[in-house]
Amino acid sequence: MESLLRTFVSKYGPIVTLPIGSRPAVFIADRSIAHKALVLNGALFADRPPAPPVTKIASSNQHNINTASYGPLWRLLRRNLTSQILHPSRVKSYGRARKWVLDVLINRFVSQSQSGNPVCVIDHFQYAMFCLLVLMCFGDKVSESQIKEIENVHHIMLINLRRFNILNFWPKLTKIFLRKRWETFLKFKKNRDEVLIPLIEARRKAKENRGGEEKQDEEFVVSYVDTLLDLDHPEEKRKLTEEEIVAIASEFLNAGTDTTSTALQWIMANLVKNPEIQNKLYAEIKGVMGDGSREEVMEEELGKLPYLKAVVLEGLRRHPPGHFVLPHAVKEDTELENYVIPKNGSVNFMVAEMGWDPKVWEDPMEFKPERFMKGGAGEEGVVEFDITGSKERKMMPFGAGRRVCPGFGLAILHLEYFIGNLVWKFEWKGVEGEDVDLSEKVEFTVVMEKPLKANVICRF
Ligand code: HEM
Repeated sequence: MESLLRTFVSKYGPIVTLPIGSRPAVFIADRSIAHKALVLNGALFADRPPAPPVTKIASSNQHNINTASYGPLWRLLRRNLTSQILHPSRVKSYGRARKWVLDVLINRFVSQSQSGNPVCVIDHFQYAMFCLLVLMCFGDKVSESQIKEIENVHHIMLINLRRFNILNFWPKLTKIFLRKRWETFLKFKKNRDEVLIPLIEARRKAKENRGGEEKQDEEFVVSYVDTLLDLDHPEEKRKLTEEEIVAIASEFLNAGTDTTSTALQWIMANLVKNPEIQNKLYAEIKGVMGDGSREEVMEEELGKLPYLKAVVLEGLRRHPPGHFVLPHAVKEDTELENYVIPKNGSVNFMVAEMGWDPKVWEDPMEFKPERFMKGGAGEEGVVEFDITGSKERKMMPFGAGRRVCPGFGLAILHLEYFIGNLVWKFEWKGVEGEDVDLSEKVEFTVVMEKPLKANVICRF
């Protein structure tokens, strides 16, 4: 699909419309036009197309941030996430959870390195990111067995997403001819709800018992669910239902897990493939950590590691986890660069293409973190770079404008913290006789077709 689109774009220009299903799908490949739509005319392009039936059910009738149409409910939910959970001081309060997850990951890799076998990293990365998001969502007292249970019910829905996609076409017919598949989907959703609702209830009870005295308990950390329990539905003047809270919590877990673990894997793959980049990064970390065997690169130290930041930015440019942002929509027919964007269509932005544009990036398909360093030499710090695409129009792995990914700061923190620590603790080497293969495959995100396998060697 993507290569076909590329051919159309080179033949017909940067805006291409294809009839997909019953609606026209507009694809925009050009950075400046994307900027014009998403940033300069942000409000016009901030809506979403109506959710297909499967998404509608899973999101409790579009009661989460990514599916809500541009209006009061979307505004309330998004503001709650950014001001209550992603605010720097709250993010800091999840530091204990990050350290716990780092230890889990390191212990797994240490035992793997002792066995002498190469490690297939992606499952470990996915599990680590999932743990982190669960602890932020339901509180840091959730046990590992509970996390595994939540992971199971989510994972099964995600891996079956493609199978369920067909249910979106002619639901009246598929309810008859694909009855079993509908039943499976509804069963998976029910299982998910049955696992998450008791956790939400436990947070509600704990909140009532505390009676608003959280400030006195130093151990207490506010979770995402706590903040959702406080919200009033802006249009219906009521609290959110349990099912709606499940939909919003699930979105949080899905949005932050596969995206970040995919990016982690791509970046580690490039560090294994290019040992000189890994050595340079290790030397930078050593410069901050000194010669002793201090175990952890602390979050406060990440700001002193410009090359680490450059490695992460280059990873997101070269391998954006999503090659398109989520589909946007306009409420009225809207003119853009002499094209009419129809109100009943979806508008899709080809972000991978934008980060690979040879007019902006020299050798765009090469992995070169130095392009983000001042002077390119790596001595003078990382360039100021606007990853949200609002000032610069060079790449937008998190989208841009009103619907820009609200989790971009958290994602970058997670990537820097885990890559910094994994390179400090281990040397990462390719498996003898096997080249690191950077071919892509589309799943929920764009993943490595041949998942990274590497030998991990403890440095201390
Ligand atoms: C490397 C990691 C990540 C990448 C590449 C990524 C990318 C994206 C992209 C491309 C979008 C769509 C933007 C648009 O439609 O214009 C998006 C939306 C979203 N992301 Fe992320 N994301 C990441 C991590 C996270 C994390 C950690 C969270 C949770 C805190 C998160 C929460 C969301 C939400 C809630 C939306 C919907 C926003 C809206 O519709 O207003 N993402 N993300």
